[in-house]
Amino acid sequence: MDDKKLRRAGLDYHELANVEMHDSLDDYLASRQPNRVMAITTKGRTRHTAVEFQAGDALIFGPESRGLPIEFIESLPENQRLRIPMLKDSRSLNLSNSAAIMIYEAWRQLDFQGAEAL
Ligand SMILES: C[S@@+](CC[C@H](N)C(=O)[O-])C[C@H]1O[C@@H](n2cnc3c(N)ncnc32)[C@H](O)[C@@H]1O
Repeated sequence: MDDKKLRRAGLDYHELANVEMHDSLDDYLASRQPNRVMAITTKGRTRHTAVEFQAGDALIFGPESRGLPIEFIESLPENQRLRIPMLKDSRSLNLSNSAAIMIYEAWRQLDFQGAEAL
């Protein structure tokens, strides 16, 4: 996180992000105790727009290389395993695009709380 290249890629917006580091997913869940946990996964069968997001929900993404651990995905009910629709033969989107799509959908449902007035 201190890498110069990473900081440069964040441009001026780096300062606006509230970044926390946790040793593991379990540590994160134990210390933050989110309202509800949503696995964002290509293995989901619930469309990402089919859920009513609530403030305090946690959206959990997997790493580019291997996705989320299957045990974690299967520990959640079907309606908390969310998949973003893709074209038929696509295997997955990249992580940053998935994060942008999910965060915008959740924020849209919460009426863009905290955004500039339009
Ligand atoms: C490059 S993908 C990982 C690929 C891995 N083979 C898989 O299928 O999960 C990185 C992360 O982006 C998210 N992701 C990518 N495409 C997605 C989709 N269509 N629906 C939901 N999440 C997706 C997931 O969180 C995934 O773990």
